[in-house]
Amino acid sequence: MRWPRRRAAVLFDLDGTLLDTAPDMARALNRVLAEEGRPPLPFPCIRPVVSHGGMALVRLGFGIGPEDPAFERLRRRFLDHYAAGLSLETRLFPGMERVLAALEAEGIPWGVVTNKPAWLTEPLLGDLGLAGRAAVVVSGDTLAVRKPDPAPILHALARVGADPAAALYVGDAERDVAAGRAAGTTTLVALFGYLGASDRPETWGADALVDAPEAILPWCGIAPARRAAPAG
Ligand SMILES: O=C(O)COP(=O)(O)O
Ligand SMILES: [Mg+2]
Repeated sequence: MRWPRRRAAVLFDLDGTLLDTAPDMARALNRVLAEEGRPPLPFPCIRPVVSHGGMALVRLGFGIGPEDPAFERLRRRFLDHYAAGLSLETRLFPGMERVLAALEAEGIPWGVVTNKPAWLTEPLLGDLGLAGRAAVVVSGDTLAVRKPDPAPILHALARVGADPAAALYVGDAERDVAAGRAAGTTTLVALFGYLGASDRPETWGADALVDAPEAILPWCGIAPARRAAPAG
């Protein structure tokens, strides 16, 4: 098999790709529901919405949108609860630590491009010991536009001096693939992320769908044989 050439940089979406944030996001939503005297939603109902952000979760929980006068108050309550327990259960997806370590061993810079706002992204990466490891972090409010706009990915790549054509973007939502394609990166869909039953990722135009973090490495130009080689 011919391995793709070594990547100049690898960027990850955060929720549902690098980190399994759904348990902490779901708990925050269920706390707001409880405060409002409503029953909790089951986790499998919340998980597929997590990559769509806090507004989508409040819409799911209460069946209302931003035009409703109560929406902003409920969204603030959700964010307060989420910020109070950002990393109680959130972890790297199993296998992702091995991917990051392999990229670091190869000297390939990796980073994060998320729609989550920086006031949540930064402490979360700090709690998990990732803030000092990521070469670049672009949050949903770093620029005036967010994914699916390609600008956050292009901004991240400019920061690490990488050519988009030599870079990889991995995400779990259609907007991630759209942003990566528009930026000119190779794009992968993380099937272990927060896809919904009606999502058809094979129609999103990604270069490949990966069902586990380890399947990302061949797309980085890191062959399994080299990964398996003993250190030293
Ligand atoms: O919090 C959001 O809006 C979604 O975050 P993501 O882009 O890392 O999936
Ligand atoms: Mg996501």
